[in-house]
Amino acid sequence: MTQRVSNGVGGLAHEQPDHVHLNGNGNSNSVANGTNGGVLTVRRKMDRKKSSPMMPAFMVSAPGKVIVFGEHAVVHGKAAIAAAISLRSYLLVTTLSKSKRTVTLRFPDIDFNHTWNIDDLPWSTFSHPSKKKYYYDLVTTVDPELVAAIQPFLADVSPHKDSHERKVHQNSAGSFLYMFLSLGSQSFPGCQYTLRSTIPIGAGLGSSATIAVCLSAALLLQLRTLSGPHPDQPPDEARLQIERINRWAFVYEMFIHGNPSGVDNTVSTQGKAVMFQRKDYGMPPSVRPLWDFPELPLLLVNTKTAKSTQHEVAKVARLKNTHPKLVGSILDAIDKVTESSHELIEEQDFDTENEECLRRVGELMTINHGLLVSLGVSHPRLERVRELVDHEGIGWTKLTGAGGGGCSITLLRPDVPRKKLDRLEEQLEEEGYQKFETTLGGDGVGVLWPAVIRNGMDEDEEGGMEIDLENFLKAEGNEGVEKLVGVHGGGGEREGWKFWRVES
Ligand SMILES: Nc1ncnc2c1ncn2[C@@H]1O[C@H](COP(=O)(O)OP(=O)(O)OP(=O)(O)O)[C@@H](O)[C@H]1O
Ligand SMILES: C[C@@](O)(CCO)CC(=O)[O-]
Repeated sequence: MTQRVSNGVGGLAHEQPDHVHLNGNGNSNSVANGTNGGVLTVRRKMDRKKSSPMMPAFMVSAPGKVIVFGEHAVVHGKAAIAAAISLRSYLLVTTLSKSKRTVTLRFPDIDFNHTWNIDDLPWSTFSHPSKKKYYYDLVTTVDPELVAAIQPFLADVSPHKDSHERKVHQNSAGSFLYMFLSLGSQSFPGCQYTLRSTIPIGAGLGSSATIAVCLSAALLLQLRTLSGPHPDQPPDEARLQIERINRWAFVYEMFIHGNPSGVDNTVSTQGKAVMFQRKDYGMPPSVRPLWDFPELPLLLVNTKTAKSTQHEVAKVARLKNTHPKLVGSILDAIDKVTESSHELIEEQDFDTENEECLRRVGELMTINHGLLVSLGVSHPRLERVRELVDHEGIGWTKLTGAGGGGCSITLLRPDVPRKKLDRLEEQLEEEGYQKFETTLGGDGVGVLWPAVIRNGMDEDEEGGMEIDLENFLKAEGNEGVEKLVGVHGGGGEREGWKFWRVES
């Protein structure tokens, strides 16, 4: 009974100010877990008396990432270093009027749109005492019986799409429903989740993790289990909330990918850069923030060759099964590369403008790439980037993310003549590559509550510009999305967006 309240049932649609403190001590567990029965009783009575005004539309945003060292090895318990990038996903959450009992998932970037009747969903299966999970639980496996209970609700997803696209849509729908049914309850209000992203899909930049993080944060906010972000929030409280968002984002990733390490959702939630390791899948990973991660001069190139993370991860697992000792040594070697690079960038006198420092990081990148090639996860298009960069002597290149296509990163030597860079860029363009400008180490998950943007323009006088479904869907391309709702909005931080600050 108490847990019903703690999970937001019935209490959802109350006024939600800029930030909500579930209790005053920064540890929402005691109230929300139902250990403080007195407080809950009072709350429930109040819930019944009050009318429930609708929650305002709000937005959540999360960044993509690059893995600088350690992809694939991280799936096998080794360390990886990853950093957030400035490309982001944006999720608009709109609550429907009380009489509308539907939930809609709308992903225009992949032409996906589906609506379910909330009351038809298999709530009883998910809330059975043997299955029920709570927002504070650590879920490390996807339950096959719960997955089976969702299947009938995927049957009429995108029936007119070709089988590949349909599978992608069903996968998105399935992971959303799994999280929605695990966290929510039948009295969840009708709502729409609309997502747009500036991250290329399936390019190794963690696009799926950003969706996982946005949806996880949105649901936890709707359930009033997060009391932030807000500027005077103690770092410990912010850390706890970030941890909860991350745990549920991982569940979404498990559904999409099968066996993710969790590094993508972790860096997307927390932002900046992290050293990540998950030795035991039954336990939370070790996450060491790298607050002073250097601003490395990186060139990010998209091969525009689609890949499947699941496929590449499975390929390495197969190779490891066939040659356990050999592949084990390759994974150990990658671990050593990550460790060495960590030691290097943490050195007091590490300087991104110093040629020797860059050369040492660059050599480690080259070694890391070679080891990934030996695991079979490169691609001729990735090797071509390396060939072009090496030919001009411009820097050091490695694949980033799952490989098999996707993106590469090149650490640029200092003082590369502009002419050489231009020549490389022309050649890449001619061969159908896409170059990205991005900065490393940005903010993690952020919230715009309510969905109102202030642009320093006249309309701010009247309370800013409201972001609604229509203007969000109409925004043209990545630039339009960034201009309309971007956390940077064309330069500097934009007023309104708030981030959990976990530094210190
Ligand atoms: N903009 C988007 N809108 C909706 N779904 C998306 C979007 N971007 C990614 N996805 C989902 O994520 C999947 C791609 O995930 P995948 O892990 O293969 O790529 P990635 O996350 O970009 O790469 P990596 O895991 O190597 O970093 C898509 O099939 C789709 O389900
Ligand atoms: C290939 C991989 O190591 C990184 C994908 O971005 C997979 C994972 O860590 O889940």
